[in-house]
Amino acid sequence: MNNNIIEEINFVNEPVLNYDLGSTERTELEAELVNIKNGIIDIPVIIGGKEIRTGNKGLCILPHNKNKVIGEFHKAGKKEIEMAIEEALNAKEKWEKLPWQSRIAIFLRAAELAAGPWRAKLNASTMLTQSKTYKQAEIDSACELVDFFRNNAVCLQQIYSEQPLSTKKVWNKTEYRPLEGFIFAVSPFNFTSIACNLPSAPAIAGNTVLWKPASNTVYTSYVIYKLFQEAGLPDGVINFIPGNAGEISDTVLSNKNLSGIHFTGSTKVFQNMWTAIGNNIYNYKTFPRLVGETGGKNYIIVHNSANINSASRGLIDGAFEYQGQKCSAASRAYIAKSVWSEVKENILEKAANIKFGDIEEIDTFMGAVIDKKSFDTIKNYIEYAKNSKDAEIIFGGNCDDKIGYFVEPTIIVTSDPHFKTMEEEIFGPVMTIYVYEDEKFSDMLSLVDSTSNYGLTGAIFAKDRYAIEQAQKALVYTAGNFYINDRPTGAVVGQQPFGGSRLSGTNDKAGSKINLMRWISPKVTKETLAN
Ligand SMILES: NC(=O)c1ccc[n+]([C@@H]2O[C@H](COP(=O)([O-])OP(=O)(O)OC[C@H]3O[C@@H](n4cnc5c(N)ncnc54)[C@H](O)[C@@H]3O)[C@@H](O)[C@H]2O)c1
Ligand SMILES: N[C@@H](CCC=O)C(=O)O
Repeated sequence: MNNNIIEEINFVNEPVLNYDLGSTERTELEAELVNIKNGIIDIPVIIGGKEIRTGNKGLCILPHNKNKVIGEFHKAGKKEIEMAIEEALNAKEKWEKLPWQSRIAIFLRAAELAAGPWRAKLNASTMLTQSKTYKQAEIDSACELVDFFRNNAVCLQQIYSEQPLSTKKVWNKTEYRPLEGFIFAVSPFNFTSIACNLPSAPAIAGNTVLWKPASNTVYTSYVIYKLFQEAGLPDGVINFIPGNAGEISDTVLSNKNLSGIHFTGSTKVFQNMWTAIGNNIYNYKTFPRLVGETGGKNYIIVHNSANINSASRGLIDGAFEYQGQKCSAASRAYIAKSVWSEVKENILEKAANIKFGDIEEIDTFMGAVIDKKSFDTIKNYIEYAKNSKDAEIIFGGNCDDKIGYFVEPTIIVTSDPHFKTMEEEIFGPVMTIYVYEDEKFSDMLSLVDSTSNYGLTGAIFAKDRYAIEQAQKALVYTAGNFYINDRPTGAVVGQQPFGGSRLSGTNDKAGSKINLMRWISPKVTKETLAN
């Protein structure tokens, strides 16, 4: 049998479209935005392909227009979760026996649909439910989502082709089994591509999955689910179970057939899940694989040799794109004193040019933050800075939730490198700057290293190669993704495999072979030919 059905696919990233006025993509997207806003859809729980309406409902609203409802979703309760586990276990036998080429073909078909006829729907629902601009939706729900599908297919084929050495007398072979049991995938609100990859990466490797989407973005997750169906994913392989996180978790994590968690979200939630699993460890049939990509307190360093304009662009884009709600967003910056006044002037000018508000206008840079809870948390941090003698707000600082959850891009300067907003993840458009003495570059690097238990992303802007090398060595454990002369956001699948260490996660690099290996349990067979 020719195993190499995708041999000729050299992975290439999905091109980012421009959405110029009059372009087909712009026209289709505008029509889809209107279409979604004109309706209220009813979103069921989907178990084994069956739609279940529990009547216990949540609302799908727009963060930038909080009274606008575009959907209602039914929440799964304990009974539905138990059904979903049973269906996932039932579906597994057929799914894992399907030739891997057939599994991969489904996800490659999903990639084609997402890159083509489903692109507008995916982007429009992402813009509306997450308050993303055209550009931020396009790089997420079109390009990164398609890249995950395609790169997973290519990586899986590479994994399957790796076989151990054999000799004339001994034939060895590795079978790449999926895990025994079911996988629990739990997604965050902020990236459609990540939400899609969390259930689909284990599934492409032959596992069956219970997928709990984030409550704020059930609408977009439902669109993804329909895309899976359209691509031909058999019933029961991925089971769609929106609902109350704690209630779902209690039932899932205590089930003896749990074989893995694929999580992206906050560090605290992942720690709680890990604790619950630890407490139940004697009851499982296997050791559940725990894959979790979590929070960050990402930094930018501006050395005195930096190109000031590039550094300033990096600071603004890194901190404020998608309202600072990327796990990779820069939220603390260390700037050399000798260049500070020039950097300050430059970033204030760029910040003043940020257009924020209506995400449906093509030149808008920022929309609203996701919900009231997040709005209140961010506002509290800003208030804290306003009331502190150790900090000054040099830009922004206003919050307004009359229509939607809007927070101005906010820049704080502090004299205390351990100021609260230098240390804690805020997950909003707030960047805090500490100005360091040029001659204390080494001390500043130690400070960057020791300030945070997170280790997700970091960046340095410098021309001085000695400074760059010194920073890379001193900061080796501070970031799973490190950037030189670029902002610390915007990792591209296949180019910068993404994930952080320390308390930023298990660093299994979503969309790569490393991640896929976590959903596989290899079995090696030795056959002696000489006996
Ligand atoms: N490292 C990464 O790759 C990455 C990517 C995206 C987001 N994030 C992180 O995600 C966070 C923001 O996303 P969020 O607000 O959706 O995170 P969150 O932790 O609040 O929620 C994530 C998911 O976990 C669920 N959840 C909440 N409590 C749970 C429980 N007790 N048991 C099981 N599931 C539970 C939520 O309903 C949601 O589906 C930030 O900390 C951000 O840094 C990390
Ligand atoms: N991979 C994205 C971040 C995902 C987290 O939210 C980036 O690199 O900016």
